[in-house]
Amino acid sequence: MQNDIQEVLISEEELQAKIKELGELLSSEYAGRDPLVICVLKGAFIFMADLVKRITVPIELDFMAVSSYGAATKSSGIVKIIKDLDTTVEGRDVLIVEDIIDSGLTLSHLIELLKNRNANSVKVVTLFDKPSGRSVNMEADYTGFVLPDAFVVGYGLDYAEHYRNLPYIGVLKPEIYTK
Ligand SMILES: O=P(O)(O)OC[C@H]1O[C@H](OP(=O)(O)OP(=O)(O)O)[C@H](O)[C@@H]1O
Ligand code: HPA
Ligand SMILES: [Mg+2]
Repeated sequence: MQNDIQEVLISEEELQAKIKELGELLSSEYAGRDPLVICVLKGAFIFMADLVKRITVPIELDFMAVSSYGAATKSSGIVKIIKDLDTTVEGRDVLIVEDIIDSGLTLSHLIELLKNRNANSVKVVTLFDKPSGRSVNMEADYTGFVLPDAFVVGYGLDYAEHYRNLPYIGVLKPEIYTK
């Protein structure tokens, strides 16, 4: 698995330091508000687990599974809801936890959905942002790292469902997805 990685972009230590910072920031932003924190599966599962341990104020959690990439390195543009929330979002302060914003299609779809369900507020925290990939206008409220234009894997992010268990963020060798 490590042999398929061309370059480590962000180490495990750098990821953890940034997540601690984001947790502290979110703890002060959401103090006294009991937000509903939503993990966008599958990609965000590791970030969600590490982030919520760094949030020191009361929160509720829920999970939603969506997919738009399948086994490709470009978004299909069709955001499929594979698992919906268990919780009603009406009147809630919602914080969406994402691993990466690339084209922006997944989040623009989700934000519209949650606003239509009458959430009181909808904000986004993303660990990674790849601005070069955008096809719709979309910015997170809180961002960990801005990434260059490369297909990355690890720390929850996959290529064809593999590499999610790497503890760092790496660039996949192009020959892996062009072969
Ligand atoms: O900004 P976008 O171009 O929409 O890309 C970002 C989304 O794509 C990935 O999910 P994917 O659809 O691959 O599902 P997964 O989380 O199960 O890997 C990633 O986890 C984000 O949710
Ligand atoms: N890697 C893995 N999954 C992704 C990416 C990426 O660079 N962009 C959108 N989904
Ligand atoms: Mg994926």
